[in-house]
Amino acid sequence: MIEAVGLTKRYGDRVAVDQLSFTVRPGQVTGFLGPNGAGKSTTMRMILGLDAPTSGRVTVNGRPFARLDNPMLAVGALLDAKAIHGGRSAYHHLLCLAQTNNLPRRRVDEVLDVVGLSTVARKRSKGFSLGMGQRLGIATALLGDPQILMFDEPVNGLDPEGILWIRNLMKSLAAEGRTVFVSSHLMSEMEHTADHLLVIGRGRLIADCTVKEFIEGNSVLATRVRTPDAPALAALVSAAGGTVTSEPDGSLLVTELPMRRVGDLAFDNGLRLHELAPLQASLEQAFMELTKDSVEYHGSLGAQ
Ligand SMILES: Nc1ncnc2c1ncn2[C@@H]1O[C@H](COP(=O)(O)OP(=O)(O)OP(=O)(O)O)[C@@H](O)[C@H]1O
Repeated sequence: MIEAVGLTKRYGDRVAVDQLSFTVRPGQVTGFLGPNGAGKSTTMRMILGLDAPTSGRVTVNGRPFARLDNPMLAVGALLDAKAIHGGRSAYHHLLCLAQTNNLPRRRVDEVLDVVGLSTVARKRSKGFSLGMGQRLGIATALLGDPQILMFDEPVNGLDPEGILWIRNLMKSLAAEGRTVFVSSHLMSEMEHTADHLLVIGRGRLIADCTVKEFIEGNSVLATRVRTPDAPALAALVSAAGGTVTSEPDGSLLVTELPMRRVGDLAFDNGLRLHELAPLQASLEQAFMELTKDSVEYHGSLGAQ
């Protein structure tokens, strides 16, 4: 369990993390979402004691990270996959860590196997691809068999096979009862991976909820209707206060009127329906809507 209370970090007059309070619970994947510069990495560094909070506190299993008896057995983290000595092989990198932390040698082989690097384990990590580097970083995080795992943007730059592998790994770690905390600015990725979401923008907590609650609470709901009597239904819906738009494929999109009411109107007026379906925004759309005021740098189309 990770708990933050009023966690704040300032760099000069810049507030990178602003009064964050949250709890990351075991047995689920918690996605930590936010646009670039939102404060995700800074928060993760404070959890690991790599940065000191300006105010507030954050604890791991009830204690500040620095006061854990054997941190590597409690928390495994992948913050920067490139932070590995390139001249060493994956095997020696892991062995070195295992020996300094009193972990058995067999643990090295176990984690290499989990991440699929056994066949290249004796090669220098300098020649590793981005995906192999990420896998080695994950093996490092898993080495102490910790109950808490933190991954900062683990799928950045990975191919679809690598993304799928990390996604399944995170889910299986959570299913084993571990706490899995993963940051991303890829909303579509979190939609398939996370159970719970913490969303931040400009250092502040914007949402703390399940993925389902997040989409339902932040997406504009619409109803898609297909009927051979589209003009008649459109008129009825408009008269009842709904907004109707006609789609190129002949269907109608209805907003501002519950789906149930649309169905009732059709039934009461003897109109045949071929489809009546809820349309929900994706997590991507919901996230962009929610964080549009807290994006640090906006692109502009057509600007000179
Ligand atoms: N060492 C530092 N000195 C000054 N400002 C910093 C420092 N580290 C981070 N910041 C600033 O704090 C804010 C939060 O940065 P952080 O890297 O935590 O965001 P992030 O959500 O991880 O972003 P990204 O997705 O781009 O990695 C940014 O505005 C950043 O410029």
